[in-house]
Amino acid sequence: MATSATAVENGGEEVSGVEIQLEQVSKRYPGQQHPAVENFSMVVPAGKIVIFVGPSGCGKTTTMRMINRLIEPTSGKITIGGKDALSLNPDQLRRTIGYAIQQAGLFPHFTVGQNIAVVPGLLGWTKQKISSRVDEMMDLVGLDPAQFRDRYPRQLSGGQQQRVGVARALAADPPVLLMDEPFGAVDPITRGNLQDELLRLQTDLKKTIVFVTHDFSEAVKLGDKIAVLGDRSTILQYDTPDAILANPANDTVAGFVGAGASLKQLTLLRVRDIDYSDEGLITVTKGDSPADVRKRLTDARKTYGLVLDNRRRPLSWVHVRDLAAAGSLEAVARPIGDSVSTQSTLQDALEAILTEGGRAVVTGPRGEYVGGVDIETVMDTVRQLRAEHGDDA
Ligand SMILES: Nc1ncnc2c1ncn2[C@@H]1O[C@H](COP(=O)(O)OP(=O)(O)OP(=O)(O)O)[C@@H](O)[C@H]1O
Repeated sequence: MATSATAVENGGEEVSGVEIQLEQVSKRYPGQQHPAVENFSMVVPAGKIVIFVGPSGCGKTTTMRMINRLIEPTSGKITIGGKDALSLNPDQLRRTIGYAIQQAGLFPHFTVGQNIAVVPGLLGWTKQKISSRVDEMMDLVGLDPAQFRDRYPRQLSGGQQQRVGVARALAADPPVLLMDEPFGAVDPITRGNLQDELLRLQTDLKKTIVFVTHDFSEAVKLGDKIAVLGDRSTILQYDTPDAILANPANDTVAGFVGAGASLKQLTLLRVRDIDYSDEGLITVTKGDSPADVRKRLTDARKTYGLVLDNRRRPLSWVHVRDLAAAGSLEAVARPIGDSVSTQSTLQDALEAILTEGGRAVVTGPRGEYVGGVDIETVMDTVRQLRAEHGDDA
């Protein structure tokens, strides 16, 4: 088993992940009448994120843990990158598979740096190599090494602990990552941020990731493929999020997908996929005189103008009514409640539009103003999705 990432070619694309195959894998816990997992067969493609989703107790965690042999299968075959996982030394196997769990599972008496260094240490890396790797991993997950390296897990927020958990799982550059509800214990906003970061990381890393969740929206957002599991880890459907939303294989899957499949599809689409050019929005610059801005808005029959700074980043709104007596734009500025970037999902955009009351500002990679999305554009997209998929949810 390789101890560092194994670059493989997959359809012309460089990926560091490797394929995982499970063949007729079963687990029968001692003293249990029925197996927890029965004849589970699946190919997890190299460099992709596969999500296991299903009701509590259906066998998701047991199935996942058999891949790194934290749970030993009763029967069946597992290969990782073509190698027979069950004939390898389990400790060595686990050093090549990153593992991140709910509540991060950090060692409480180790600092952040020491937690991230665990597997590189076991692999016998030099101190210097480990130290620079720890910094690199902390940067990768958005934690400043100078500030956080020597803290203990209890001195971190839940979201920061999850970031350290992901950094630790990635530290030895394993081709495979197993993630068991890694973002389950944090608030919804932090959760959304962590999901975005995982997707950003995966664009570069292209690991093979198996991810367990209860949350179907999370599965849709993160998965290249989703496996909807039933009792004893039976695969009810294994397909792309798009295909499952459009055509649930049976009533059980349909129940799990839930109502409003077209709304869930909003998490599949990004703002960059729709027209955000928004010609109708009037933009003005910070130092402009209130009288000029008022004239421009009146001429254009608009009530609101968007104030940008000198680098075209959105600062605030101004209302035409406030401008007549204003000494400066700043004096009558109204804050921007929420905005989105071209990377944001349409679901994020919908939330921002509702916060802003009709339209949300869109920013580009450097935070610069690039346009806006309004409720009509999102509604049109939902209508289009419904028409395409015959979804009346
Ligand atoms: N050590 C064990 N001994 C006996 N039975 C177990 C053991 N661990 C799990 N089980 C049983 O195996 C089944 C599958 O459990 P598993 O934890 O894999 O499900 P899960 O889908 O991950 O559940 P959850 O979403 O609630 O975490 C359950 O019925 C559980 O009670």
